Amino acid sequence: MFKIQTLNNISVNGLERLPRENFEVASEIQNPDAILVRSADMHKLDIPGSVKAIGRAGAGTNNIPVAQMSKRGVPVFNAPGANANAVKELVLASMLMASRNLAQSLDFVRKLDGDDKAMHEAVEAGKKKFVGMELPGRTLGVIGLGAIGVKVANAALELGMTVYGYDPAMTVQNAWQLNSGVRQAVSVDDLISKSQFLSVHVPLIDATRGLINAERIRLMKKQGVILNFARDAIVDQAAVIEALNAGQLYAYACDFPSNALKGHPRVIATPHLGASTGEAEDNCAVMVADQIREFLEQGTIRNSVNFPEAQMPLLPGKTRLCIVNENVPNMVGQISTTLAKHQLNIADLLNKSRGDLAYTIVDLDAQVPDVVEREIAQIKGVLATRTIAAR
Ligand SMILES: NC(=O)C1=CN([C@@H]2O[C@H](COP(=O)(O)OP(=O)(O)OC[C@H]3O[C@@H](n4cnc5c(N)ncnc54)[C@H](O)[C@@H]3O)[C@@H](O)[C@H]2O)C=CC1
Ligand SMILES: O=C(O)C(=O)COP(=O)(O)O
Repeated sequence: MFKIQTLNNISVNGLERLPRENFEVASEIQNPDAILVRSADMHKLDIPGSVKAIGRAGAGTNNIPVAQMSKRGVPVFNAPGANANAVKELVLASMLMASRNLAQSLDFVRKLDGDDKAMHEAVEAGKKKFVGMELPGRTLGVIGLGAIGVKVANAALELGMTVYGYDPAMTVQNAWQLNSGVRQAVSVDDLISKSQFLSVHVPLIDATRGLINAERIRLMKKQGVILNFARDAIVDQAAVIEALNAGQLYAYACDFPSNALKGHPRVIATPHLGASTGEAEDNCAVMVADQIREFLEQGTIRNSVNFPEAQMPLLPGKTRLCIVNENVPNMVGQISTTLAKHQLNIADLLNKSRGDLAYTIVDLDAQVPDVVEREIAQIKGVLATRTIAAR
């Protein structure tokens, strides 16, 4: 029986992928084998030594101490692309809200009083305050052409916008999805200087913290609109407020409210709603629950942010040994020497690496005595081991 701790509400459709006969799932649970999380901040959490995997039912993993988990030999999984359409729709909605002053005009309407005649007069007199702009012919710059950025760029093109994109590490898979009408910028500055609308879709990492700063906002075309549905710290808030007050920026739409932004007439802030649709919550939970289940039951790895992909069918009657180690020479040699010393025959072996980590799956014809796993665990550079008994 595997124990799964949930740190946030995870969609029931996802949890149902973890059958009760084999998985106990609860928000309060001792010594969990895995943790399922959305945006809960795990950095200050004391993550128990029993944890073998963490599943992020979503895209961003900046709330998880990934580097620390790598050192412990613990894979962190996410759900790439599973909420991308939900975010794209909110970005488009916010772009239209900003360009047509919808937030301000809804506010105006909410405050109207008097009889219908008075209201009608106030509407006709007041509407000139909310004159907006149309999107065709305006330029959108998209930083980060991943699952979300590609969808936003393609949709903006469909709306008649001129679209530039920048992503120095775009995957081939995402490149295949990108409309060929999207133009390529050669740098962030190049992209920003061409853009009136700017949408960021990069992860929050050291390289992207404060990516959109005062200097870069000055490069934007006048009456610019910045859309931030990625993470708050990617955009310098103080610089945005200054630019809004100076009239350089027309609007700031973001998914991350703060006291500094609250009440500003040119800010549209939603309460981190990007992934909050039934569809996205189901997609993310199902994807990550399946990945966690496969890892716990078979040791295979799909969509980890710190481990290599590792797929090898687990055949009946085979005992599986899973080893996480530093990516240094002679690890597989030492592992196989230890197995040979104990007369254990290797039926199949998979060794994959990613950055500083390597992951080895060894299938054996016989059971693996505890002493063998202990000996392998003691090899210098081995970070974690696990035996999956034959079925
Ligand atoms: N508001 C919300 O509820 C949501 C927010 N997000 C945020 O959006 C981010 C992106 O999500 P996805 O598109 O699904 O991730 P993704 O991993 O598919 O795409 C991220 C892209 O950013 C690129 N990138 C990284 N550093 C860059 C840099 N310095 N300059 C330009 N490009 C860079 C990568 O090469 C990658 O193609 C997530 O990390 C998360 O922080 C994601 C989902 C929901
Ligand atoms: O997937 C992401 O990166 C998100 O920001 C979504 O967060 P959430 O799962 O809605 O708390």
